[in-house]
Amino acid sequence: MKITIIGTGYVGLVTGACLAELGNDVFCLDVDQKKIDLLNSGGIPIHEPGLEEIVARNRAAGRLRFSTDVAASVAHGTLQFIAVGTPPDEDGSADLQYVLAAARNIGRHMKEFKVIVDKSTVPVGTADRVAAAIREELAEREAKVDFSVVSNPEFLKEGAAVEDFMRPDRIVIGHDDSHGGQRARDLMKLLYAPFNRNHERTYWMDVRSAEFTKYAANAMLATRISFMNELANLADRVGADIEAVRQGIGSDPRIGYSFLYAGAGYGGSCFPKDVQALERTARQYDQELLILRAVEAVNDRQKHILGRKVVARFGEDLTGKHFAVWGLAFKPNTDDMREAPSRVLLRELIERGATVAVHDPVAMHEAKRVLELDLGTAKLARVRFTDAPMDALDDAEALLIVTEWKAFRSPDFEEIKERLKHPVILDGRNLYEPDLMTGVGIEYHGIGRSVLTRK
Ligand SMILES: NC(=O)c1ccc[n+]([C@@H]2O[C@H](COP(=O)([O-])OP(=O)(O)OC[C@H]3O[C@@H](n4cnc5c(N)ncnc54)[C@H](O)[C@@H]3O)[C@@H](O)[C@H]2O)c1
Ligand SMILES: O=c1ccn([C@@H]2O[C@H](COP(=O)(O)OP(=O)(O)O[C@H]3O[C@H](CO)[C@@H](O)[C@H](O)[C@H]3O)[C@@H](O)[C@H]2O)c(=O)[nH]1
Repeated sequence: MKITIIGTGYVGLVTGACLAELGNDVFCLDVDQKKIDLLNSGGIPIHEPGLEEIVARNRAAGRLRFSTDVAASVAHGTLQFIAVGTPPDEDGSADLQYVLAAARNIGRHMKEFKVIVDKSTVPVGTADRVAAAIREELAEREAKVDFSVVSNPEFLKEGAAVEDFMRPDRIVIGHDDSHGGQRARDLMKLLYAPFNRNHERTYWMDVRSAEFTKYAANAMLATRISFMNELANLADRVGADIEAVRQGIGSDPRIGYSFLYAGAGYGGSCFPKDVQALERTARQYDQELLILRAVEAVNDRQKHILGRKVVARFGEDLTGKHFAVWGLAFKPNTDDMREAPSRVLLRELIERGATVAVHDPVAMHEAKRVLELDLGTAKLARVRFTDAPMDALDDAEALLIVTEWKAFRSPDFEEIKERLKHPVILDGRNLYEPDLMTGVGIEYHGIGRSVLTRK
């Protein structure tokens, strides 16, 4: 099938590459000339396991191409996927300017029937606005061309994007019942048929429900995390172990084990902005989403948890003190630093006068870029980036862990003890067993695990 993907970010590039892998003829459009040049020269703008190989294979096979040519992109695909960013506006609502610009481009150039597939995360009612923008452009040039707008939200996780796209839990498609809507449904059915071979994974619904489903999923997942973080902080006070509690409740199939890990707060480009955007939507309809307001507040506070633990252990004034930080990306297997809890921690340490040595397996380059924006050049000079995790430890008061990279799971604890000034680990992701840490002579503070460290 001929497919156009508008926007070659995390979602667009993964969608385009994976659909090409299944034999489709995919045209990827972006407004960012540098990104397109990089892709056309065989480079990849993001770190995403498995993606580079799929892109290379399908480019070589001629099924995947990258361009900034809008007219050619509209001419190419019967299916036009919109996968551009929907960042938060000043008031927290989703900024739809990129989605609507993409829609207008389609309206300006389309000559025959198109299905516009909205993959970006957009508030309920956006498909209507996309359709209106296209209609306006068609009216402008007095053209009569049939089209249909469907909602097909994406549920992939960064760091596992290819795997998630290729083996989705579900495919949500919202469409309407118009003549064009039926045709759109048939084309979407054909496109996703390979994903449904083993069993049917597609949920067909009306467009508004599909748009809503995406926000509901992210809001529910964010709620679980904030819920556990709040309980973890209480566990610290009452002397319970949140990890034991997690397993105790997760064993109930109605609760399940996933997304119940307490930590240093959720980050990334999705949960923070989508929770905010859903709250904003509710306010537009005179409703207040009290639970989500709390979810957000708990998360904002949780991003300071490691900073608070540092202060509790080493005092408010950290002048002259040096710390090691492992993990900068908002989660493992990505170089994405958007809303990463490490940014909050580093700002806090630096503002209190400390110096820091940091290591991340893949996000160092991106971290330098965003930390320069966060801290400014003078303060960034107090952050040393080390190529190896162990090299960050020398003369540090403590090791602080922010991201649960696999490479941090079984480190040489003897070397950690030797290189740190004090054998102290403050673990924002509960990677280690407190009992074992005590056994190897390390003072260990996890999140919500104080009962064990007090033994
Ligand atoms: N990142 C994720 O894990 C994820 C997962 C599911 C859904 N989403 C949603 O998908 C959407 C895209 O997210 P992302 O992380 O891929 O964004 P991104 O910022 O990585 O990429 C967006 C791309 O769109 C391009 N773009 C902007 N306007 C354009 C236009 N008019 N024409 C062509 N290209 C244009 C940008 O240059 C950029 O390359 C968002 O709505 C997001 O909420 C993201
Ligand atoms: O038990 C958990 C699970 C996750 N996190 C944190 O939550 C954040 C988000 O993690 P994750 O959901 O794995 O990554 P994302 O790539 O942000 O994916 C989310 O956001 C995407 C964009 O909307 C959706 O498509 C995905 O389904 C949804 O999981 C990260 O900071 C994690 O550290 C926790 O603190 N505890």
